[in-house]
Amino acid sequence: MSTSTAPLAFLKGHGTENDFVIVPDPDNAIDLPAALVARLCDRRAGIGGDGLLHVVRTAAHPEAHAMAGEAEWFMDYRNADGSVAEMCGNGVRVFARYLEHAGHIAAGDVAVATRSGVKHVHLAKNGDVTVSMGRAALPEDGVTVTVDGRSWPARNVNMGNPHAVAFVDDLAHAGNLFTEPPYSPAEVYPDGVNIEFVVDRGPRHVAMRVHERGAAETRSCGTGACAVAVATARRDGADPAATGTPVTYTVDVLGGTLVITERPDGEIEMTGPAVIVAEGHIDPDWIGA
Ligand SMILES: N[C@@H](CCC[C@H](N)C(=O)O)C(=O)O
Repeated sequence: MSTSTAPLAFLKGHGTENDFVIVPDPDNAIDLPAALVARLCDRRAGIGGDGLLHVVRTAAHPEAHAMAGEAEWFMDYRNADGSVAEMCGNGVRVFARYLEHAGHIAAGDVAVATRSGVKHVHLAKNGDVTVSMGRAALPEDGVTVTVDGRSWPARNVNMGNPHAVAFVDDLAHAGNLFTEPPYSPAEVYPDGVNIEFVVDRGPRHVAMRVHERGAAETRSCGTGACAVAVATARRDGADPAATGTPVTYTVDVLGGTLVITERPDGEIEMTGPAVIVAEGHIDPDWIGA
């Protein structure tokens, strides 16, 4: 499956327990078909992860080379099932942590190319990593999400990737999330969707669970937390563009806490931890099996 017979180097990292297999491949020399990505992300037979971060020089990737003047590195993001996604908010923070860990950047600031454009990431000395996520789009259409006989209207929020945000009374009402909750009309999300369930915790403080497209329930989703913060702000009547005042929400996820600020120009910043856990090599015989 790989064009290389040398052992494949990998690392493992996470951001608020949204975990990733990291495959450094500066020259884009490694063939990563969907089936191999899914095997690597398998928690029992592989390394395990909610997704895979393929680390490629921007100039070396056909989907990214136009951004080479703005960012040296491209996050080629894959979901655990091998599908391609436009953006991953926790992934891009872990990606920046990897670049620092590998000595590709000094601690501080780095631009990372993604399928959703160039994102600017700041690594703070306290271990937090902040990413400027860009603006949310809030299309008027929405869907109804149903779990175990309960239904909720869900707000359509696009953070470069698609989200449906449903406010519920109790996070347990989201059920086991082993499979994607049904939603309708399906045509709103022709490429699938990430579905967030949200409860209030206090003033500008919410908690969420998520069913991620291509990965099932995960313990955190950065783009999802941003979508939740924006949807909650609008529900609460808070719009930074209208008032000229930034709005900050604390979003609890199963794996920790993310802090999301929406600025008057619409820019959304997300802060949270990003950690490298391990590194090693994948047995070429396993890849070829
Ligand atoms: N966990 C990510 C989102 C990963 C992509 C998502 N599953 C999709 O298909 O859009 C995040 O932290 O944003």
